[in-house]
Amino acid sequence: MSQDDLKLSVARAAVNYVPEGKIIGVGTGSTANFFIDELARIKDRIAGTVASSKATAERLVSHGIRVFDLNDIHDSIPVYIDGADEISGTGAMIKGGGGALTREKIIASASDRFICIADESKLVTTLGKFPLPVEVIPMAHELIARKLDALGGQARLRLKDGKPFITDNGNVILDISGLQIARPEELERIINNMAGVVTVGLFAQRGANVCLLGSPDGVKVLEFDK
Ligand SMILES: O=C(CO)[C@H](O)[C@H](O)COP(=O)(O)O
Repeated sequence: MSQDDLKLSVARAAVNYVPEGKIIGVGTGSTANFFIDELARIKDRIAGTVASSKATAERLVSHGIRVFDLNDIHDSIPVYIDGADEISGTGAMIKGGGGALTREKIIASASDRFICIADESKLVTTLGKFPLPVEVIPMAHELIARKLDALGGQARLRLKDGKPFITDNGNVILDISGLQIARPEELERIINNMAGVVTVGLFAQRGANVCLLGSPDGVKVLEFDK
């Protein structure tokens, strides 16, 4: 079974978590893209979506699925469905490999439940092998990189085609490698408190409620106490 087969299997399983007649939050990345394609099959059963990136909004619209601005939604969102770069046994995650971490965290915070969809390679004992993304205001990236290095990692400015990668919000990303994240909630607070940081891609204070994990033996359902 290929990794794409596993992603497709969890995307299909996630459709069962979509409530009828509601607006749902939709994540970003290759696994989320499989989910969007599956969601298209049941689009008449939902009221619409809120997208965590411009790319996701474009894909949803290309399927004829309605996309709302978060500012126009006044109720809580019942579910947010998204992938992860790593997920721990307690539901804490590293996200932002696709650069959409800030909008992902905003929509996750507006949602009652976070359903993580991932292939089994994403499940780890300790977060940190995947470089931790941090979205930063451009004028502060050198300053923040020094502060992040002092935490014991090595922060590198994310590049695309030889130039700084620019997020949907007009900011840059530092990827921190070499971290072993023993206390994700504490590290999330420390990094979020640095002036110039927009968001750290640690989702620990608001982690996943459920993880649908794709494996060759089928989709495993991990539930986390929240
Ligand atoms: O956080 C994300 C994007 O910002 C993605 O959820 C994460 O990178 C996983 O992506 P994929 O499903 O392609 O492995």
